Amino acid sequence: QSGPFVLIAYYSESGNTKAMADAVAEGVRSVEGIECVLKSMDDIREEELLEAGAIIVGSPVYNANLAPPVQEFINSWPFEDRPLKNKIGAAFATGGGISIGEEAVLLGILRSMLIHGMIVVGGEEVEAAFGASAITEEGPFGGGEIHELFLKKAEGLGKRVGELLSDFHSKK
Ligand SMILES: Cc1cc2nc3c(=O)[nH]c(=O)nc-3n(C[C@H](O)[C@H](O)[C@H](O)COP(=O)(O)O)c2cc1C
Repeated sequence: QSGPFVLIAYYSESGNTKAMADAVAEGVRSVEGIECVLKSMDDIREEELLEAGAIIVGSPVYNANLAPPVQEFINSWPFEDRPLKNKIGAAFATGGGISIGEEAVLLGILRSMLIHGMIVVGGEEVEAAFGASAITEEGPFGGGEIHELFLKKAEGLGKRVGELLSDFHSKK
C-alpha cells in the first residue's frame, strides 16, 4: 500500500458478513485518495494492522456476542505501547434476528477498540449510529440476500470512515 488505507477485517461462516464487508469496501473506494484492503481476518498480518489508518471489523452475532474468532482476532492485536492508538475504528455485524444481539456485537467491537485507544465512529446515517448491521433470517429479511437497506448502511459506514481518514491526512 502506498497511500492511506482502510483495513476491513471480517469473519463470515455462511457469507452474510462477507456481503456486508463488500458493501463497506465499496463505500471506502468511493473516497478519492483512500485505498481499501478487504480481508478475512485469518489472512491479516500484524504489519497490515499497524500500517492501516482505519480498521473496520465485521462479525456475525453468536449468542448475542461477537463470534469467538473475531474476539480472538482482536485479542491478538499488539498492545505494548498501544500502536493502534488514534487509528479510526468502526464496526459492522449481521444477525439472524431483529434485536437479538446485533447492537451488543457492534458495541462489543467498539469497546475493545477503545481499549486500544482508537477513535471509534458509527455510520453515515442515524440508523447506523453504532455501525452497520443487517438482519439475515427473520421475516422480510430472510430471503437469502442481504436487504438493500442494510447494504446501504454498510456502504455509508465505509464512506464515512474513508472521508474521515482523508481529512486526517490532509491535516497532517
Ligand atoms: C452459533 C450461532 C449462534 C447464533 N446466535 C445468534 C444470536 O444470538 N442472535 C442472532 O441474531 N443471530 C444469531 N445467529 C445467526 C447469525 O448471526 C447469522 O446467520 C449471521 O448472518 C451469520 O453470518 P455469516 O453468514 O457471515 O456467517 C447465530 C448463528 C450461529 C451459527
